[in-house]
Amino acid sequence: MLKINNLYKSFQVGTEKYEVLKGITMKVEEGEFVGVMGASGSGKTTLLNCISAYIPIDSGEILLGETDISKLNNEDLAEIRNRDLGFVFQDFMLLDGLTIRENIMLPRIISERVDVSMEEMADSLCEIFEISHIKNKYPAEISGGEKQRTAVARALINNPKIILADEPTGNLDSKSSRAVIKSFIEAKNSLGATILMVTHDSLAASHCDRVVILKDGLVWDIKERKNEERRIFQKELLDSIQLLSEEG
Ligand SMILES: Nc1ncnc2c1ncn2[C@@H]1O[C@H](COP(=O)(O)OP(=O)(O)OP(=O)(O)O)[C@@H](O)[C@H]1O
Repeated sequence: MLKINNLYKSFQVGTEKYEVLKGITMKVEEGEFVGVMGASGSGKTTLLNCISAYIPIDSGEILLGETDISKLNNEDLAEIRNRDLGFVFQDFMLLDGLTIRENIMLPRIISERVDVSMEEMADSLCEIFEISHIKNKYPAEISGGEKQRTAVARALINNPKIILADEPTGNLDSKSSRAVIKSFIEAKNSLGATILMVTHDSLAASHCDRVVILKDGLVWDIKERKNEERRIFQKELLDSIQLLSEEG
């Protein structure tokens, strides 16, 4: 589904060049829920921005299916972003002037795929994510957790190949975080969604099938959740992060 091969990315600031991603190789299979963890500044958001094609890369490949999205022109990129990628950001990015239902339908409207199935899909996503009762409200009238569940529903309306989520629980209390993670699991189990999520939250990451741990722009470790209990996987992740910080 998504394959990243030997990805390099640097930023030029004045005369200084900062190497941020130094040869990342990783993959996300269809239907997988994959997490990315690592210390602040290790390159997690930069990695997600490269995959979203928001920033150009220095070298390497980002294969979405058969297509290397790092080699596309702007027009093709815009189409891939609309059609194949779903986004969930830390600060929700809902439009205040639209209702919850309208916000969910927005990507379909932007990609000019407005038809009856769009409304049916929006209503069914509202049901799956338990936001039917608030679908005619506006973002200012709902809670943080409800906003984020709306954002997950919006990310799914175009039936994307992959959902990219950057710290989706970052601004939420633990109850709302649990509800958001539940919505990702629901998206994976009921809709077969493929999800790549950057997170600092070991509880959120412990629900992933696999967690890629970055250090200084490189893959430092990959933890697979086999059939073990979630709590045991969370402990493994915490131990790995602890070891990473002790290494300095
Ligand atoms: N546009 C930019 N110009 C220059 N440097 C940048 C730019 N964006 C990111 N960086 C640098 O790249 C490094 C990685 O940043 P990034 O945001 O990817 O880290 P992160 O792992 O997501 O961190 P955090 O967990 O704090 O969000 C940091 O040192 C950051 O200062």
